[in-house]
Parts: sequence; structure tokens; C-alpha cells
Amino acid sequence: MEKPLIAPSILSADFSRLGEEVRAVESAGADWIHVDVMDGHFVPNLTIGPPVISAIRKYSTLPFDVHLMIARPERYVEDFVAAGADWLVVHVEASVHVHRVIQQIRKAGARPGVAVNPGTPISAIEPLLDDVDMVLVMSVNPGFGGQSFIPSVVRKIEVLRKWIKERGREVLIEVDGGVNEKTIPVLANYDVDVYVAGTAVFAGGDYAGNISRLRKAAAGFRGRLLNQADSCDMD
Ligand SMILES: O=C(CO)[C@H](O)[C@H](O)COP(=O)(O)O
Ligand SMILES: [Fe+2]
Repeated sequence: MEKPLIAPSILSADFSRLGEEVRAVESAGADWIHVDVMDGHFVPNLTIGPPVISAIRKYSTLPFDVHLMIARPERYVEDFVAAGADWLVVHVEASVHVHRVIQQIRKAGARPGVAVNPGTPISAIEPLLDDVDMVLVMSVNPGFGGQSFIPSVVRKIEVLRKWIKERGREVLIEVDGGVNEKTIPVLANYDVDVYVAGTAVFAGGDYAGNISRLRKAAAGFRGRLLNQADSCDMD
């Protein structure tokens, strides 16, 4: 797949028709399906678990990118992989032994990613860069869709891109939260690989049009707003 990728977050889909919604965003040009799993403990919201992922898996052939916002994810890694997760992303804040969980994910047969909350220094994931295939930089506090992008995370993405370049090993950078046509142009300066978008894809119902506008925002502005991140109005 040609990067950057667009990964619709089905948190903003119609949950009463989740399978059809997954099929619809695939037809509309999505690259991945982003699935938000919340436990009411690590984040103040509850969503879905392995049985629902297993049920919607058959509606799409796209990779399922499963974002676990759950405490101690090591308890459920094998269940999520069996349910159909191609990518399994755990929060660095959610497990005491996050390095071990990353190894567990790879052993279970999925690609491991690590996510970092807006309030956590990016240095927390630096020791994991040789072991993960993706870093998910949260640009809102996890738990809900429809929140505003937090501009201070841009600096973290810049640092992360530098570290990955220095290592020479491919690690994808994914950004999640408040991603839309206004925020993507700034992010594109750091070669973000995967844009997760819930509201921006599902709002208004024109999924194909929405995805195509996000793609254009990513391609059109790449490299042209360097050093303007701090002054950019991102609301
Ligand atoms: O992980 C998430 C929330 O915790 C979601 O993926 C994210 O919020 C997407 O929604 P939106 O694009 O509306 O911000
Ligand atoms: Fe997410």
C-alpha cells in the first residue's frame, strides 16, 4: 500500500451496522480499519472486544489496526489476534512490562505497535524502537472521538521521525485524534505514515469524498509548512 495510509476509526461509525460500515469505508478507499478498544478503566469509556472484532472481520479484507486502550493488555493479546487483529497497538502507560507485551504480540502473529498519550514524554517509547513496527502518537487524550487536536504533540512526532531515521529500520508513525484536513498538512511535514480519522471520515456520510480530501491534504502540503507547526491554527 502506498503511504500515507488513511485508517478510518470505526468509533465514529454506526454501531448498529458495524459490519456494513466497515465494508462501506473499504469501498470508499480506506487503507486500514482502525478499531478502538476501551475498557472503562485505562480510559473512561467502554467499547468493544474480541467477539465483535471477530464478527466484523469478515466484512473486509483490509488490515485491522486494533488500538487497545485497556489496562494490562497482556491478558488479552492472543484473543485479539485470534479475533483478526493484524496490528495490535498497546499503550506504553498500560503495562508495567510493555517490552514483554510487544514480544508477546509478535509471537502471537500480529505486528506490534506502541501508543503514547499526549501527556507522556516521547522518550518513554525510545527504548522500544528496535522492537515495534509502529508508534501511535495520540493527539487527543484517548477515550472519545470528536476531540480537538493537541498541537504540542507535533514536536514529539518531529523527534520520533528523527530517531527512526537515525536507526534506519522501518517503524511506522501513526497519529490518532483530531486528524482532519486542517491538521494533516502540519503532520505531513514529518512523513506521518498512518492517519487515523474517525469524525473526519464518517461525518456527513460521504466516506469516499472525505477520504479523498484527507489524502489530498496529506499529499498536497507535504514539506511546505516546515517550522510553522506552533503557529498553525489547528482547531
Ligand atoms: O483512539 C481514539 C480515541 O481514543 C480514536 O481513534 C480517535 O479519537 C479518532 O476519532 P477522531 O478522529 O474523531 O478524533
Ligand atoms: Fe484510536
